[in-house]
Amino acid sequence: MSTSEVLHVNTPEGPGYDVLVGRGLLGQMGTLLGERVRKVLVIHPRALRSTGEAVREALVADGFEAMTAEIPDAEEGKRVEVAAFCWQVMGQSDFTRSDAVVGVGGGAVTDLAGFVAATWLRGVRWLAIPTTFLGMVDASVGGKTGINTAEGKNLVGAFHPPAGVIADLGALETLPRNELVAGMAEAVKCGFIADERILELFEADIEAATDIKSEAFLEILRRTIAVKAEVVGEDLKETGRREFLNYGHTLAHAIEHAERYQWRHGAAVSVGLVFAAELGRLVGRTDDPTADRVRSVLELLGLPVSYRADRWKTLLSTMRRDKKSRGDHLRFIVLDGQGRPGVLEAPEDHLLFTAYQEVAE
Ligand SMILES: NC(=O)c1ccc[n+]([C@@H]2O[C@H](COP(=O)([O-])OP(=O)(O)OC[C@H]3O[C@@H](n4cnc5c(N)ncnc54)[C@H](O)[C@@H]3O)[C@@H](O)[C@H]2O)c1
Ligand SMILES: O=C(O)C(=O)C[C@@H](O)[C@H](O)[C@H](O)COP(=O)(O)O
Ligand SMILES: [Zn+2]
Repeated sequence: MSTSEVLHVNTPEGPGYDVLVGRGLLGQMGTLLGERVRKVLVIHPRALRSTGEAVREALVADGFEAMTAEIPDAEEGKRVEVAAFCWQVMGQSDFTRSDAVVGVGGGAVTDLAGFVAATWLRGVRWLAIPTTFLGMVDASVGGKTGINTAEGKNLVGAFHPPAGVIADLGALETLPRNELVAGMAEAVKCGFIADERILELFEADIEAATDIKSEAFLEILRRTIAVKAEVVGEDLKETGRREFLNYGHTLAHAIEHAERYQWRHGAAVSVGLVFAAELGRLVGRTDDPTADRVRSVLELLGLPVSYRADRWKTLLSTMRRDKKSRGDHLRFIVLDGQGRPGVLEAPEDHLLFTAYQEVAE
């Protein structure tokens, strides 16, 4: 990958936006924000205080009036109280519709920052500066923004695409390996729903695939962003194909909720992918080699492929609040083969229970 590579994401209105991937890209913020923006709120988690400050300083050097809002780490930051804190900072600093938000951090931060931008004055510009692998390949691209509620994951939010995404690969150098690998569950997901080459790269050399300095790693990163960008560019508001990006997420979000968000999103997605593969196999839609491969690629990465047997009833009731549900009907994404995702409508509870036995421990 060259020092700076650009992928473009289409939006239904306007020119769309660019995802910049490379190093030393903070100087691009001014161009992405545009000429009208004067004030910028940089939202970052406690754990990334110096990165947040570096972003603020780069904005000031570029002529912006920039301030920071430090928020709690990880899912603790995706709460309405945290959004209210950001709204308060913006209110007290007289942020107008021509001002902007920059979210610097993992997916939890960019989800929250995008939500703050979507709701402030009914919508201002925002930039995503993802600092995790998952943030770069998935959360920062596509304009799904949101927060959790006591009842579940991402239950409140808005579709509000960013004005640009800056994926600075240097950020990954401090990312703990378990975070990096957890994020790779989303890359595996994209491998199964769209781009088999991603799976081949994991299977060919798992060490290289998880080494941020390797060509294989960069190819996985680039291909995963490309899958996401292509899908959301065609279906921003999830009226069709975008649901396929939710493969594995129905159970995953219920596990995260049951674990009070102490499990990483990617780890929960890993179990959710295996569950959905088993469900697809059970109803005769996913062939054995594909279903077996889902489990084996995730095991290769050392990601979890099972969850507590005693939690089934709780998980089932949480899954009913999944955004793909319609009335009493649960809906799941399953694979009709490699690269062929589809929707499974209203599977009966006994089928869900039987599929769950394949991941229950
Ligand atoms: N909007 C979307 O389309 C979308 C897509 C996928 C996931 N998500 C959301 O993203 C979230 C998960 O994102 P995540 O996996 O990035 O987790 P995260 O944002 O919780 O970050 C994980 C941890 O890594 C730390 N961290 C972040 N960058 C770091 C760095 N460069 N160096 C050291 N530590 C760093 C964080 O402080 C945090 O403790 C979930 O809330 C999930 O729902 C959203
Ligand atoms: O972008 C999408 O669409 C996705 O489903 C990507 C998922 O990886 C992501 O976790 C997303 O936030 C889940 O969305 P939700 O609508 O189920 O909350
Ligand atoms: Zn996800």
